[in-house]
Amino acid sequence: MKVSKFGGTSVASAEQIKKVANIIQNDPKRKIIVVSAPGKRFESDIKVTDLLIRLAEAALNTGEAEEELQVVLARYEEIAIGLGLDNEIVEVIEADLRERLQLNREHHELFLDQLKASGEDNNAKLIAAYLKSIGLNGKYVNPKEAGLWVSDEPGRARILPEAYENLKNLRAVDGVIVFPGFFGYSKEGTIVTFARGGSDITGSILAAATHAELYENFTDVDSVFAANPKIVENPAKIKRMTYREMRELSYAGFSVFHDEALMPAFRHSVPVCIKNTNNPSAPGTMIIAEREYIQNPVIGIAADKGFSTIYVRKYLMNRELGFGRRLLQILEEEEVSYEHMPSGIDDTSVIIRNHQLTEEKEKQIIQKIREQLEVDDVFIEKGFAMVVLVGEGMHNTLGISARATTALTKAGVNIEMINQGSSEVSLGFGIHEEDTDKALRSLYEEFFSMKTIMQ
Ligand SMILES: Nc1ncnc2c1ncn2[C@@H]1O[C@H](COP(=O)(O)OP(=O)(O)O)[C@@H](O)[C@H]1O
Ligand SMILES: N[C@@H](CC(=O)OP(=O)(O)O)C(=O)O
Repeated sequence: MKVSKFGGTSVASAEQIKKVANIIQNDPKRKIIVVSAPGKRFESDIKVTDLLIRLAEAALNTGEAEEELQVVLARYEEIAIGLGLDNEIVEVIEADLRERLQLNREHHELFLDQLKASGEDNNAKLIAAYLKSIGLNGKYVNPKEAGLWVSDEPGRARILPEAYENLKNLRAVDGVIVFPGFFGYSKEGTIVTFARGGSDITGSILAAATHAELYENFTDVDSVFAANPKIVENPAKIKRMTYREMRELSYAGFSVFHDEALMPAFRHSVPVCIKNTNNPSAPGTMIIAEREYIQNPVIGIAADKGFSTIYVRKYLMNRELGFGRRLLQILEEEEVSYEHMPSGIDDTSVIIRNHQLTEEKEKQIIQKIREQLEVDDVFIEKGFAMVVLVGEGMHNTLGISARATTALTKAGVNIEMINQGSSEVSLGFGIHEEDTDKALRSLYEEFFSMKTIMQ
């Protein structure tokens, strides 16, 4: 039995959904189908999840959101007409959205999650209806009835371990299960969504719980590439990689698969295959526990913008017991998590993602560090990017960092920070944001020129 997840681009239009149905028909082992909300049909298009966020915000800010609601409904209506479905399904979706808009708005984040989750929920209903209409026994299953329980953290839910036992029962359902991705229910019965891009997580959880032989993740590219294809021209295809490599690369910027989606599949030894809905016969990328890495110590290079550095300097910092703990405690109090913390004798930098900071938080952090730690200097600098080399074979191969720094220097990229992950499968460089593409291209050239297919 396989679990197959179809991402936003795979279910963005009637034409795409017909391809999905073909893929399901071609392999009877595809028993559980996880779907996203309709995504982008073309580059400048807007994902339904983003339309739903606009809808929720309009309702919260002005109390009036009819126009925004109609834009969302138009997307579903167009799909339903293209699939030859009657208007009943659109009426079901409209009633559902109107009901959600009546929910309690006091807790903004929870209200937002109810609307965000409707994108996948209603698309799952629509796709199940279509599968039925073409003679496939499509069955919409709601995460509540399946027992997909998650933590009560709006917009960043985590699976509760006991949910796996409930979800195991999905194996016994006959027909093709169509399951909405991206959200679960708290023990109190409230909808809570995973982080953005989180339908991948749902798929992985279901594959793990049902002991699927394979978790297929269908998207719009033939494979995972060694670098972002939007920045590097014609990058090498990755045939096989390990869970750990994919997790590192996803976290560092490979948006093709969510980093939190690796762990459930890994823990239950379910291999993952990234495949293309528009070219399903292409073999895709297999994500497995181990790979041969003698030939290719580096498997991929990711880059991501949007980092800040909190720079702290204090003479004899190295001798002050508990300095690091107290510094991180200040961040904890402000609910800010950190990425890296490279340190010298008298100074340290804490690298964090910008989206965690607000003007108010920045002020608080600086003030607390200055007063509580009595430092000589502290400031926050924005506009950093991280470019990260990943590969299981890196720790066994001499000279990777020398080659990387030489390539970056030749390209005129100033290295602000170097971070060798303690797992030794990654090596990261902090650089200025404006150098990101240049840095990625120069590292790609250094480690991948002359190669077309990875092992
Ligand atoms: N290294 C990479 N390999 C493959 N795709 C990548 C990579 N980095 C970024 N991407 C982008 O990820 C996109 C697919 O992810 P996403 O848009 O989330 O798809 P989906 O709609 O299927 O969820 C691709 O179209 C590609 O532009
Ligand atoms: N629709 C949600 C969840 C998701 O996984 O979407 P996609 O498959 O389009 O990345 C989002 O946009 O965040």
